[in-house]
Amino acid sequence: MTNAIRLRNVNLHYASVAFRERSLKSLFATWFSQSRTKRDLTDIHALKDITVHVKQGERIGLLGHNGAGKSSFLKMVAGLYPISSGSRDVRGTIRSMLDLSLGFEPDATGRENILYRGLLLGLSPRAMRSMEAEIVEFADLGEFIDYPLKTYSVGMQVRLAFAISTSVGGDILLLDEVVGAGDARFMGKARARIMNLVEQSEIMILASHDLTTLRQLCQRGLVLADGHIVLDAPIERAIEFYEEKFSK
Ligand SMILES: Nc1ncnc2c1ncn2[C@@H]1O[C@H](COP(=O)(O)OP(=O)(O)OP(=O)(O)O)[C@@H](O)[C@H]1O
Repeated sequence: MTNAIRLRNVNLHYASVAFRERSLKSLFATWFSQSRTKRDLTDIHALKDITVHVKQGERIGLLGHNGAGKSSFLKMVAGLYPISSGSRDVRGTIRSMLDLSLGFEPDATGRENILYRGLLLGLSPRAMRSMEAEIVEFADLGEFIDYPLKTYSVGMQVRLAFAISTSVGGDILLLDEVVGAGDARFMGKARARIMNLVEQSEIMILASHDLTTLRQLCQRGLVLADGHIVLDAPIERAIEFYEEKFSK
């Protein structure tokens, strides 16, 4: 089976019921307030009429200003959010690094979390146990690996999450600008490990504001603005367009 992503007229909404304030206090405040000035929150239309075909071997960069829809695009491809209309056909196993804090159990130790997260990634307990030593070594957390997750700093959590998520490759690699927390030494190691995954993957989509990295890793660029794809072109052209239109 050839790996591919085929999206046709895809729309994605974030339902307001999911993010609206629903506490009793806020309900009462609304009922009793004299001036009903607070706006009613509506659904957010994050992706609009997206049509894209990605073939095996392609390396795609997503460009766009804050809130343009890059992360939503990746989450939609990963199947994390149901689309509201259109069709989404993804062939190949997906490995994504989108929200590294997802799937951690705060009361369990780092070592136990390696197993839990591996299961979330669809791997067997046996496979995870065989990779445990390498993950522990890469995360380099010392004795903290046997402490509960809730005792970790944000940077330590990112290191562990990153070590686990990058321990296994997939056909389709989805990357968001996630590797922000970590000291310089860890960032160096992390970059090398990501490059290894990129090489192994058949399709890669990277959302980034770092134009140098996009230039190095991608051949094709999609420019997003307000949930639309406004340009689909070779990466150099996409960067040029983005700089002209959005960087001023
Ligand atoms: N979980 C969510 N619930 C509700 N709205 C969301 C959610 N995630 C994103 N949005 C909204 O969807 C739109 C697109 O956001 P998205 O995170 O995809 O943009 P982005 O291009 O990745 O931005 P950035 O460069 O800042 O990461 C924005 O209007 C944002 O407020």
